[in-house]
Amino acid sequence: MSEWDEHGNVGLVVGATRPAELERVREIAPDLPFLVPGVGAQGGDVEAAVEHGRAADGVGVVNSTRGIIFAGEDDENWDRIAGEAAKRLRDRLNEYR
Ligand SMILES: O=c1ccn([C@@H]2O[C@H](COP(=O)(O)O)[C@@H](O)[C@H]2O)c(=O)[nH]1
Repeated sequence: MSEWDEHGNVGLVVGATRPAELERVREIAPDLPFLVPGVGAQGGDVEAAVEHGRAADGVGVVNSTRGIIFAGEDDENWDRIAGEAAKRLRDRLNEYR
């Protein structure tokens, strides 16, 4: 798969909701950067996102959208609650680094 990256501008979106497939794609493409969604509202595997989401150089991006932006949906302190949700996810991700 890495031979597709002849210009050094290829990355893959690989969800954390199917950790076995995420691991397999990482085996196939050890050097490509991954964007790994699915660790928030979709209940994906945070440990797999960290373990297999990072390329050989240690770089990877894990995304959560609804789990953060809607965390305080009906609360006047929605901004603080969203920030707390982001920090909780950060801390969970860091448990596996
Ligand atoms: O395989 C994929 C590809 C794209 N997505 C997108 O990522 C975000 C995830 O949002 P959450 O609210 O954290 O679930 C969303 O825009 C999806 O369309 C994906 O989830 N899986």
